[in-house]
Amino acid sequence: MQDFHHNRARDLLKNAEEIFDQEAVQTAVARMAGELNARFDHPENQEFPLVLGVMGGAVVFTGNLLPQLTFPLEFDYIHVSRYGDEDKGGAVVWKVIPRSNVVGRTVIVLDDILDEGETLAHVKQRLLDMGAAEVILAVFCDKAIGKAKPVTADIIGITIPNRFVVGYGMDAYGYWRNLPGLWAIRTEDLNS
Ligand SMILES: O=P(O)(O)OC[C@H]1O[C@H](OP(=O)(O)OP(=O)(O)O)[C@H](O)[C@@H]1O
Ligand SMILES: Nc1nc2[nH]cnc2c(=O)[nH]1
Repeated sequence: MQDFHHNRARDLLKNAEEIFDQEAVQTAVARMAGELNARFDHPENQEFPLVLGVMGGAVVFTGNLLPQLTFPLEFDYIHVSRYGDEDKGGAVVWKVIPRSNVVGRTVIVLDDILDEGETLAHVKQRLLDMGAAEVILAVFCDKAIGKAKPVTADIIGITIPNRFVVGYGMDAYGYWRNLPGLWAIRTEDLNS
């Protein structure tokens, strides 16, 4: 069983292509932090935003970005999944819903990827329905899918080609969330 997963994970990566290395990833995250600090880190800005990480994929991005934010904030997380262990999205499944601390707040949502946009459109609407005053979407990568999305991100780290990627918190079939760079999986190696 362990051999199976070990070998499958290694096989997936064997033919994958690194499209953004660790340095490029870190540069993008630092720039995103700078954009958020430019809005919120002012003596005259009395906001106390709520930063929400969208688990599980945003775990690495969130952990990198948070210590680079220099203004007072509260952190919490939500957990939503649409892909599960697949490489095609399905229905949005809530695993941990937002708490009542979103009411009246500026909420900064952190997610690893905006692909078809269904997940973040759903998240944003739920937060607004619950009474959030403003929702800012900060995504580490925005996939160029060649068609309109139901939502756009306010802050974007990198724009990536229309390929299935792993690394920096993102997985294929549960594998390789731990890679520090971003790798595109070969189409032939995907299930669908
Ligand atoms: O724009 P979309 O097409 O909706 O896809 C984007 C979502 O897909 C990923 O989550 P996933 O469902 O894979 O869950 P995970 O983060 O737990 O892996 C990612 O973290 C985004 O939340
Ligand atoms: N791992 C991963 N998850 C996704 N969720 C939506 N798009 C992607 C992708 O390209 N890779």
